[in-house]
Amino acid sequence: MSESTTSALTMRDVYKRFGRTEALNGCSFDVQRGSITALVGANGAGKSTLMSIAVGLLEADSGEVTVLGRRPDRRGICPGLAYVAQHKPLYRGFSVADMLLFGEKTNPTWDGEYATRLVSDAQIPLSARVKTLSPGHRARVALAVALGRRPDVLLLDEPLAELDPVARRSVVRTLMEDAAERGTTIVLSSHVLSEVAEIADRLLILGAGRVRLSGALDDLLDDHYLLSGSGDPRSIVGTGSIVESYQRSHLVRGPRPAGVDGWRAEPPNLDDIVLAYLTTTDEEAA
Ligand SMILES: Nc1ncnc2c1ncn2[C@@H]1O[C@H](COP(=O)(O)OP(=O)(O)OP(=O)(O)O)[C@@H](O)[C@H]1O
Repeated sequence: MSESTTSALTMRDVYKRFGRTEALNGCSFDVQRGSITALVGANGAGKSTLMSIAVGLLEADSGEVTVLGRRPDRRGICPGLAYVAQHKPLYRGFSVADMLLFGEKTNPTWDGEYATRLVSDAQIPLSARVKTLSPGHRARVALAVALGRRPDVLLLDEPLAELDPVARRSVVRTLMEDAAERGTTIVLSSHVLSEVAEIADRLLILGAGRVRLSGALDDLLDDHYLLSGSGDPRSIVGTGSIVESYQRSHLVRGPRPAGVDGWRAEPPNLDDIVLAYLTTTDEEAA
């Protein structure tokens, strides 16, 4: 299969600047079709900018962006793509029923039964006005409107941030079912990995507008180890590279060494990996 058929979203060397701020600074990655990718980065890492460019709300200064084989532009969101922005944009004066009707009128692929079920699962009355909804309920309605489009690719900017634990579990289940049943490609951003690790099978860590690390979660766990001991770790890691050191503990990418006196090499968890890559400021290590 060619790259364009396996990749739902591609960015190549994308730059975006706001005044003096480099929001994206040579960002390159592929999102494979059917994958669920956790887009993780600190505040201001460029996650929302990346999504806004992918849906055509913002234009990159340079670089190439392809979504479902097309270049996004300002003429409107590309068919097959749905996006829920961080502030969960909905028409404040509309009722929930009006929002679903709006979804129906503006989307040829609209699945009203599904969208209505998602709203009623969240126990949100169709008659409620958007402006009276809690942030968590607004997030659920925004997600229902996005999923009602029956998208091939769904971009969600901090979808779980406003939700209570029960709502969070319900949304996680909905997204996983949608992905399993329809093969929907999902990219969800967060600055807390534990929020999205349950759903995702791939990880993309953004730092200072660049991809710091990307890959399948299982491969990333296999590729790294935690080394602890006293002395210079560089003599132990061989061809591996030290991603980050904290006191006598080092996160290393590379083959795990056989037992060396005075040193312990252990498997890391995902939080160890994410924190190390978010902490270190070295150039792209992906
Ligand atoms: N419209 C804008 N005007 C000026 N600066 C902006 C604008 N949008 C984003 N930025 C800046 O670009 C950088 C990246 O912002 P972005 O919102 O993409 O980060 P983020 O990773 O989504 O952050 P957060 O996790 O806090 O939501 C930040 O320094 C931000 O202040």
